[in-house]
Amino acid sequence: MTNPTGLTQTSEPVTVPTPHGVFLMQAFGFADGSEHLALTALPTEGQPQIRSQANQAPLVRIHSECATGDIFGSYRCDCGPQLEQALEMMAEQGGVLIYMRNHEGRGIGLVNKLRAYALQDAGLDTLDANLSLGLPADARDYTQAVVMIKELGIRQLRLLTNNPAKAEALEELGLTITELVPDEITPRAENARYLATKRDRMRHRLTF
Ligand SMILES: Nc1nc2c(ncn2[C@@H]2O[C@H](COP(=O)(O)OP(=O)(O)OP(=O)(O)O)[C@@H](O)[C@H]2O)c(=O)[nH]1
Ligand SMILES: [Zn+2]
Repeated sequence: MTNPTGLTQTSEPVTVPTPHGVFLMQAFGFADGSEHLALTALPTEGQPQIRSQANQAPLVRIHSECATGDIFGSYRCDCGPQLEQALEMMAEQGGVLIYMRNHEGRGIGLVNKLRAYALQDAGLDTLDANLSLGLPADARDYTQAVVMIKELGIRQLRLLTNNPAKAEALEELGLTITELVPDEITPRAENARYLATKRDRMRHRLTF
């Protein structure tokens, strides 16, 4: 019988040292072929540190893959520095980072994201570029992320995000969000318009 969550494979957690600290990394495979990662902060004592304090819900970030920003350090968006900041915070205070590899381009994929970039170069903002391609503003599905979070034994969490819609999506899937913790970075000239659109048209809590 197929697993109703769609989860088909889970790796052993393995230790991965990074510039931001040591993490326990675990891969999850789903029936649709997608594979994602969970990184749990591992402090020097060697025990996975999901919770920062006994009575506090754990800090969790769901980071949507952004090959341009996460891998190549593109300045068009804030994903790369957000990822680094999240890992640094988790190395310091504990937490779990879920890395969603089928969320590229807010779920529209890499080809469509680069098409949307071309439209942005022609004057559209990030939201209208998606819409003018006939695609949703945000096509991400958080079901698999929630399966992974629940597999890690987490039901209540503090969500590291600037996007309240992400918290709403997770609550609809049965998680309790006790707090939104900002993952804000300092804007640069190259991403200022993009970030302003997220603030002004997509409800992101950005304070610049
Ligand atoms: N379609 C599209 N996707 C983009 C664009 N810029 C970045 N992305 C993607 O957006 C995703 C991240 O979503 P964001 O809207 O930046 O932020 P968020 O995940 O909703 O919120 P945070 O938790 O605060 O990061 C990544 O998958 C990026 O690849 C763009 O101009 N168009
Ligand atoms: Zn990005």
